[in-house]
Amino acid sequence: MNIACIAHDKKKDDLVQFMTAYKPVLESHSLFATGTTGTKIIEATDLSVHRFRSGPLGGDQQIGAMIAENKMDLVFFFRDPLTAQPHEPDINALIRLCDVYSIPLATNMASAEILIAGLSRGDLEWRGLVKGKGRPEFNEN
Ligand SMILES: O=C(CO)COP(=O)(O)O
Repeated sequence: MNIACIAHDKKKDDLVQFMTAYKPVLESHSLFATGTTGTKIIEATDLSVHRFRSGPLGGDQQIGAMIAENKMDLVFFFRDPLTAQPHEPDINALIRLCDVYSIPLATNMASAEILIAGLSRGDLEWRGLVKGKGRPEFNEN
């Protein structure tokens, strides 16, 4: 599975803790992250992570583009709901695309725990059937 990992600054420690705890599950998947989040995950876990641009510099949009192209299967996005972000439109766009395309999205640790449990037991195998294909349900390729 292709998995996106993103965290706002005050949530980065939480995400790193999560990635560390579930490294045995995550290391058999392809991991993607926004720039700073990716650096912190790599430093703490030594997991292989493809890093996009930093969120405020377009990283959220790069991950959104993968969702639109049906190439992202799962998103962990540990949001900070108490701090204004300069790139709020990009954040909303990414979350919106998850909803447009029914991509599983966890925006906090508690939801992430549920999704990773589902990932471990194969609940997301259906993504393998549709990934990389067009979006016939949207009448487009
Ligand atoms: O701002 C972000 C997501 O909206 C995260 O970006 P960084 O991982 O580069 O800090």
